[in-house]
Amino acid sequence: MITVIGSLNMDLAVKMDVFPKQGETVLGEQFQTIPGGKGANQAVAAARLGSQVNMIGCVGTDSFGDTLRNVLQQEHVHTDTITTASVPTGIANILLYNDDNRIIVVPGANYELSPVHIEAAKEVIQQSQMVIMQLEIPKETTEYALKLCKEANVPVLFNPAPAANFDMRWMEEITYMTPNESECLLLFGDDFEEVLKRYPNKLIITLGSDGARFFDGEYPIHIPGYMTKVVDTTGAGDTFNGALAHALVEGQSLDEAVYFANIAASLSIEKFGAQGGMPTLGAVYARMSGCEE
Ligand SMILES: Nc1ncnc2c1ncn2[C@@H]1O[C@H](COP(=O)(O)OP(=O)(O)OP(=O)(O)O)[C@@H](O)[C@H]1O
Ligand SMILES: [K+]
Repeated sequence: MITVIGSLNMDLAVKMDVFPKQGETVLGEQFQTIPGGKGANQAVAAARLGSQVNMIGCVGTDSFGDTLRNVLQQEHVHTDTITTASVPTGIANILLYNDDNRIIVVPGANYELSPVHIEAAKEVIQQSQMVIMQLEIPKETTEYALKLCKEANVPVLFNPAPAANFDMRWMEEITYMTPNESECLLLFGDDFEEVLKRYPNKLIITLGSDGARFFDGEYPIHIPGYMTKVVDTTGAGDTFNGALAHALVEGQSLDEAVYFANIAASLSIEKFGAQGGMPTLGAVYARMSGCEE
């Protein structure tokens, strides 16, 4: 079983032709509500591949909270350890204008997830084969969860996004760390060769269409991405992380697991939305074996 400790958001996307000036009202073209949050996305990614997944998070008492919980249940993610707080559910307000986007995130209930909730879910964590975390919940909660995982000897896959919330002291407690290039730059500087060597078989840098790289203790390893037609890259990183956890828990080596995660992420970018394009296990194997329909 995989446990994800992280955020659940409702994305509110407005597409517009005219961007309003201060004090102005304009008509938008399109409005969509899309379930998201890095935590929920990574949980869905792993569950769609067939992993048993447990989500630890917090939503509000509003209808967005109910919807997010239901969506996860439909994806067969266990939601018993999702708590409810009397503040609004986290949202991301996405303004799409001229092929560009402006995003406002209001963490809401995600910032109410506290060490008390992690302690209450202790048994679930102890029974997990891997715990996945990101940085969209309070720092003290992340710290407490890392401590529990260490005590219980549960491996942690840490996706340091948004990177500014990362604390370097956590490196020791993390088993696998998956920054993208800009997160890696922010956290470790621009000498990727050096930093990969410093964290062999632990630091995996994702490189967009280029795939991912790590250092295996002896050699630098680069696993190229799978070239495909991009429709929407939203959720590529989340799919990569959920798939990597799934493959590692299944007992794959790190090389194999990164290859598997690249394939899964390549399928996700062929469809719109973060969760919308996340593949099933069958779809990943079909692509690996060259037997796609
Ligand atoms: N254009 C692409 N073609 C093929 N694979 C891609 C492409 N973009 C992303 N991927 C896959 O997704 C993984 C994660 O992408 P990236 O390194 O851009 O992380 P990210 O910035 O967290 O992604 P995002 O924020 O778009 O979800 C890559 O390692 C790769 O496997
Ligand atoms: K997508």
